[in-house]
Amino acid sequence: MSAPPTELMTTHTEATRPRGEELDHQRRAITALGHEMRALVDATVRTAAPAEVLHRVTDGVRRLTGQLTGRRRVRGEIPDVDEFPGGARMYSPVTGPGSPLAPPMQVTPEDDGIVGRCTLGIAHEGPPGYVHGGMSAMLLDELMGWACYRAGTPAMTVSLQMRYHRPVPVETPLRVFAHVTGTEDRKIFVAGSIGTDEDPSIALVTADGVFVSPDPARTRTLFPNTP
Ligand SMILES: CCCCCCCC(=O)SCCNC(=O)CCNC(=O)[C@H](O)C(C)(C)COP(=O)(O)OP(=O)(O)OC[C@H]1O[C@@H](n2cnc3c(N)ncnc32)[C@H](O)[C@@H]1OP(=O)(O)O
Repeated sequence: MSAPPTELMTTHTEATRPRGEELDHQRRAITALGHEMRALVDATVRTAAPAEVLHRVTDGVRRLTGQLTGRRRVRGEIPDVDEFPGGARMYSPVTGPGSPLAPPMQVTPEDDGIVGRCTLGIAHEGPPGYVHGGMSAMLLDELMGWACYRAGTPAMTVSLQMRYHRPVPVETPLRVFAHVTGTEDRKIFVAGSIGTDEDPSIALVTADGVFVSPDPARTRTLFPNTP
């Protein structure tokens, strides 16, 4: 096997990884910035401000971006604040409290599966007032991946069959559910659904997925930075 490209090489060491209070402190700061960034994204897609205001804000945002200096994470690098696999992923586009893209979805094991709770906003809109179908797929794909992990087999999606029964409203608390329905060697079959928190018995979207647990050699090649 050839060596991974240098951009995939890890740059942190166990000695420099933050721990304990320092880790909590860093995660709280990441979460606070993520929260404000999501508010900015929401304000950006809602505003009816005139062009001159937008230009002024653009300049301000450019200045702010310039303040995020220092070393930048490179492709494939696992952030020091993460626990991969199976733990905190601060910048996940679905669950990450530090991601401006994430709702973020809160995940909890429940009953015979795993539940995700979140509210999507206008930034996630497809048809006016309703969630973009790709966002629904993203929520389900993530949670179905968690269901595999919880069943003891971290795995990757190889097939995701989506069925959109009714539109999913934005600005409405949602309940996403996923559970493993069967396994066959390295294949894991997972079902998922999205409903509202108010009436989760009505499935607005359902999905059937096939996930595959890569063999150890493939895992090392794909994720060279995994401990
Ligand atoms: C904890 C939170 C995690 C959240 C993560 C959310 C999940 C994700 O988004 S993962 C990202 C999206 N997915 C990907 O990028 C995966 C891309 N695919 C791959 O890299 C490879 O297919 C990989 C590594 C998964 C498996 O490769 P490999 O180990 O060679 O498997 P391979 O031998 O081809 O297939 C294994 C079995 O799966 C079956 N399979 C493969 N593709 C499919 C498919 N599309 N549908 C049904 N079955 C399939 C094969 O037929 C085979 O079955 P059998 O052994 O019975 O013949």
